[in-house]
Amino acid sequence: MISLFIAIEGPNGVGKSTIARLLANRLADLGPAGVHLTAEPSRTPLGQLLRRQEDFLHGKALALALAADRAAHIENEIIPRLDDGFHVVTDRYVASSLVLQRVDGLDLAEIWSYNRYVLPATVIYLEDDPDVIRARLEARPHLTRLERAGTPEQELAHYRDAARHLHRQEWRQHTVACNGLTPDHIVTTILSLLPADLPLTSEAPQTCCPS
Ligand SMILES: Nc1ncnc2c1ncn2[C@@H]1O[C@H](COP(=O)(O)OP(=O)(O)OP(=O)(O)O)[C@@H](O)[C@H]1O
Ligand SMILES: Cc1cn([C@H]2C[C@H](O)[C@@H](COP(=O)(O)O)O2)c(=O)[nH]c1=O
Repeated sequence: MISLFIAIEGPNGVGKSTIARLLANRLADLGPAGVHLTAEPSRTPLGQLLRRQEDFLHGKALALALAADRAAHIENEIIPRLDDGFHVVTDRYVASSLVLQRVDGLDLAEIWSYNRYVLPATVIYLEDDPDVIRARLEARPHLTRLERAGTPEQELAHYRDAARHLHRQEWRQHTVACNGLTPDHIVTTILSLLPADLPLTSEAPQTCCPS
């Protein structure tokens, strides 16, 4: 049986964390493989440090630090879980760098040069009406530096460039228009896009949380 490695991507506030969590639960219900839900920056001390230091780390330094966190995430967490037969769902991955580090002033070629040896994922790009995304961000009590730096329109455009770039690297990718859909409906759409060889019998499903 194949283990899936799925990255959920899309602009700040589009619903990535909501969908990644629900997708992991629904995949686990399909059994028999367990599902490991993870995120980037990783939940390691390095990843947590990067989340806290976004105001201090900018541009090249942040891009390199994120790439280092990603390399360790792949080596220490993602590959071992896949090797154990789990599906892995990550909330953000390489495309987030191709978008957010561009918002932070780097060009796509430089960002890719720091990420070119990563493990390819099946990427799900979530899109929605920029005004819907903006309203969600405006409702937050606090925005991070990069959330303030970009706009939903800019992030959506950069994500399309990222998808064109990763298409040239032969990554599997799907775009899902979330407009007006419930999270459940969005996840049903995503499941319909995944390889048809997923087993559909439910047999002792397991979930696996980040250690
Ligand atoms: N399909 C949906 N319909 C309505 N509301 C949604 C939908 N998906 C997510 N939301 C809501 O939108 C808000 C943002 O969702 P979420 O935190 O999952 O986004 P995100 O893309 O992970 O954000 P960030 O980029 O900041 O991590 C949450 O309040 C969530 O409940
Ligand atoms: C993976 C990745 C992350 N970031 C930044 C963007 C956000 O400020 C945080 C992630 O937090 P969220 O709750 O998932 O929105 O990290 C980045 O700049 N580049 C990346 O590749």
